[in-house]
Amino acid sequence: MATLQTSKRALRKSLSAALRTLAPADVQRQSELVIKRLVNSPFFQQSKCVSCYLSMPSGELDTSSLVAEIIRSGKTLFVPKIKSTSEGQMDFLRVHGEQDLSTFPAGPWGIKEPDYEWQGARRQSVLDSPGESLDLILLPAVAFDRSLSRLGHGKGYYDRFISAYAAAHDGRRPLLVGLALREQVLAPGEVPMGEWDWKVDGIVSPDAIYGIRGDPLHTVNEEGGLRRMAS
Ligand SMILES: Nc1nc2c(c(=O)[nH]1)N(C=O)[C@@H](CNc1ccc(C(=O)N[C@@H](CCC(=O)O)C(=O)O)cc1)CN2
Ligand SMILES: Nc1ncnc2c1ncn2[C@@H]1O[C@H](COP(=O)(O)OP(=O)(O)OP(=O)(O)O)[C@@H](O)[C@H]1O
Repeated sequence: MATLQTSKRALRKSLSAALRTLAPADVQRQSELVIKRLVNSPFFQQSKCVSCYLSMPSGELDTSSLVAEIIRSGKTLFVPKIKSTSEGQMDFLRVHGEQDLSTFPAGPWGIKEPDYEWQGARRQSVLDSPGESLDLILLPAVAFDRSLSRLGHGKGYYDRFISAYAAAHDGRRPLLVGLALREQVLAPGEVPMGEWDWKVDGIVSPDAIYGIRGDPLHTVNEEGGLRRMAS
């Protein structure tokens, strides 16, 4: 019988191979559609403090124009920072505008990361600021399925972060929304889940928004578009 770990590994491998075949222009086109859908959504528009990842060089939706839009719209932006001191741990650090962002060096896997310092002082982190609450986390993945399960790269960074965040905030956590290329949205139940794995509240793909039950004002219609619930 396949273990959870081996079935996750097999799925990662087949998805990574499929993503490698996508033309860069296709990834760009899909990224634009996802970002358009996201920025028009009420849960995004209502958010004030947002975590968004900075894309890897390939095999992932390109978030660069989204990050610029978050900054331009005056929302507070946090981005992932891998903790080198403790295995599997990640924090989110504050980004202070476009100019600040443009100075980030590329860290592991070619992902840009801020330094711990900004203008000679310690940069604000989400986990060190219990008073700071995130409204929304935009998550990357290797794949999602339409029952809102998520498969990452196998290090458990997001799962650990969300558990740590909830523990520090009386069990409350931000809305979790995955961003996906079409090829990364699988049929319900296709992503195997373990006891540590958090489901997302919603997934935005180029074609639809799935889920979003964390927002009581909105539900998802058959095409996956958001509509306002009758009050
Ligand atoms: N853009 C982006 N930023 C992110 C993530 C992400 O998935 N995407 N992360 C999400 O957690 C964290 C970084 N985690 C990562 C962990 C492993 C690999 C990676 O490529 N690892 C393997 C290949 C594994 C595989 O996918 O088969 C390697 O080491 O070669 C990439 C990112 C935080 N920042
Ligand atoms: N909250 C947690 N506490 C302790 N260990 C955890 C936690 N979450 C995940 N892990 C461990 O991290 C490892 C990787 O988990 P998993 O394979 O689910 O990663 P993933 O969700 O695919 O990746 P990622 O979250 O980095 O994108 C597993 O060994 C898992 O047991």
